[in-house]
Order: sequence, then C-alpha cells, then structure tokens
Amino acid sequence: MEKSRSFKSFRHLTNTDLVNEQTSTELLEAQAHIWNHIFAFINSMSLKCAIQLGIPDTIQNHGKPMTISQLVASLPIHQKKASCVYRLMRILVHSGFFALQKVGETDDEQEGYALTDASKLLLKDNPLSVTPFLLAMLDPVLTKPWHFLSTWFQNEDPTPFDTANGMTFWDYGSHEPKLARFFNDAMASDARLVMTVVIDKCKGVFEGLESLVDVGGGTGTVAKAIATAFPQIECTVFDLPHVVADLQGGDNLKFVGGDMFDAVPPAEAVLLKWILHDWTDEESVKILKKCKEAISKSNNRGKVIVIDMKVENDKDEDHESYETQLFFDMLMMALVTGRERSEKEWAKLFQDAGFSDYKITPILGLRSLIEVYP
Ligand SMILES: C[S@@+](CC[C@H](N)C(=O)[O-])C[C@H]1O[C@@H](n2cnc3c(N)ncnc32)[C@H](O)[C@@H]1O
Repeated sequence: MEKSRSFKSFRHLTNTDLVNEQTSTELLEAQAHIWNHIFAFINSMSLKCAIQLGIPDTIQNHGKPMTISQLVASLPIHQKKASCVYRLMRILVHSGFFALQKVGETDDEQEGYALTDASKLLLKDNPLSVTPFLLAMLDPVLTKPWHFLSTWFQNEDPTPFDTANGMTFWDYGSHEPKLARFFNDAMASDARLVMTVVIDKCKGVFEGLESLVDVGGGTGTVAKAIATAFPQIECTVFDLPHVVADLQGGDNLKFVGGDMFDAVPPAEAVLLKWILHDWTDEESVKILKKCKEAISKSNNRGKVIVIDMKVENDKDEDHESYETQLFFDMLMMALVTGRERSEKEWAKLFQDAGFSDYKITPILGLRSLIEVYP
C-alpha cells in the first residue's frame, strides 16, 4: 500500500475501500483521537465554570469531602440544574481537579468530593492562587484571537490578536482598563507563586546585589518580594507609564514609567520575568541591548536575570510538560509577536545582544532562571 496518497486518488475510493485499507480499529481510533482534540476545550471551560461557581472554595469551607447532595445544596445554582452538577464533577474528577473519597466509616457510605493539589491552588484565599491567571486566559478577549488563527496566517497582521481586535495586545491594554486589570492580576498571581520558589531556592542569585530593575515588572509583585527578602537591594519597577501611573513605592522600592525599547534605568541587575517570550528575536535583542547598557556601570558585576521557559525538544520529556510548553508557544503566537525558546535559541539571542556567557538554573518547573553575563 502506498504510504501517501493524493487527495484526488482518495476521492475515487469508496467507503468500503477505505475501511479495507485501514483496519476498522485504526479507523475508529483515528476518529476518537480527532474527537478528543475537537473537544479538548471542554476541559478548560468545565474548570472555568467550577471556579466561577466557587466549587473548590465550597468544598474547602465544608472541611471534609462533600457528597453530591451537600455540594448541590451549597452552590449558587438554579434548582433545575441540580442534576447536572454530578456531570460537571465527573469530568473534573477525571481531569484531576477533585478526588472521590469515602465519606463515612462503613462500606455502604457515600462518596464525597475532596480537593486535589491542583484545586487547592485555585482556592480564592490561597495566597498563591492561580485563579486570576485562569480567569484572564479564558476570558473571551483572550480566546477570541484563536478564531482568527488561520485568517492571520494568510494576512499581514502581526498577530491573531490584531486580526481579531484591530490593534496590538499592548495597545488594547492601554485603552481597555478591564483587560489591563485582569491581565495585571493574572501576572501578579503568577509572580507570587514563582517568587516564593525563587526566594526559597535561588537566594544566591540576589545576594550581594545593591540595585535591581524589574523591566516590565507590572504592578510590582516580583520587585516587592525581592525588596522585602533583600532589604539592601534598591528595587525599581519599570513598566509602561499607564501600568505604573498610580502605584506607590516603599523604602527600597520605586516605580518608573517608560519604554524598554528606548532606555532601561541603570542598575546592577536587570530582571526580565516573562518579558522576552512576548517578543520576536529582533525585538528581544533590542531589549537585551538596552538591559546591557543599564548594567554597564556596574564594573562587570552586573547581570541580566531572565525567567522564562526553556523548551525541551527531547521526545522522552514528560508528555504533559512538553505539551504545556507548546501551548504557551502557540499562546505567544496568538496574542503577541513572541515565542518560547530552546536553549540553542536563547544562546543565540544572548550572543546577538553582545553578552558573553549565561547560566541556566531549571528550578521553576516549566520555566528556568537564566543569568546572563556581559
Ligand atoms: C507578560 S507581562 C509580565 C509582567 C511581570 N514581569 C510578571 O512576570 O509578572 C509583560 C509586561 O511587560 C510590560 N511591557 C510591555 N511593553 C513594554 C515596554 N515597551 N516597556 C516596558 N514595559 C513593557 C507590560 O505592561 C507587562 O507588564
């Protein structure tokens, strides 16, 4: 049998020929694979619904696994929908957000829903909650560009976000306070989690520094964590003027508005967390060159600290982690002009921007901390 077959020749095959060519098992497996991918968004939307209904917090407040009738009675839902809660919970148990546990001591006792590590991280009161990130990424403003992906492939627009909204993601943020607010909240929630790990595991990266500027530092969550953990470091949050306009600094923390493509305030270290993945290679080299100028007065003690993904091209890597990195890469393509990069691609960027060396510390799960030296 030919390995590949032209579209024309396919059109001349009857359904029976096709079934004979592939075994019916293969045919049905292929159909199931397609169905699974058509409906993959139902995982995201079911999770978003559970968060909007407050299901993790309801179970947490109950203090022990919750039976379906207890859960239904506690949720803010219309009584006609009560019988559907079981179906929503079933898919979320399947995807690992809730676990079924026996509620009583005896065998005939009912089962109840308990939280898992993933749903604990979605609790409103968890200081490291990733709920703001979930709600931002699944907001219609950020999911709309996906409907324009193929159109964008055929036009000259810089991103599918532009095709969908007629302006760049960053311009949209400066005109629409709602997007700016939920995007900044999403970034702040990620920053709280990441900085908890960075300060716990990578203290040495900041020790001895006298000043640091967090370029694209948003509303300052990262810089505040560094300023508190290392009171000797003078921290500056540098971001677009509308982002930092009304923000108050503190003892060793200040906010400065500006454009990183024009100039970066001088400091011994520059932090770029989730910045370079937003931009093309050319734009990233420009940003890195501005950062190099900013650290140039530090007598070679200066460095740039990048927190971003290092995409593993290793097929043996954990399937889910690799897939998540690919999701992020596609997200950068849909919303902005950026991309996720492999080590080789990072090395080229650093070299093109005139840096001499770098060190990658892969301690942040899907992301790495990369120190870049002039
Ligand atoms: C993906 S967010 C990262 C925020 C923060 N570093 C964090 O990880 O939580 C990118 C940030 O870059 C800022 N930004 C975009 N263009 C910029 C520019 N030209 N100059 C300075 N900051 C900019 C955005 O306002 C936003 O806060």
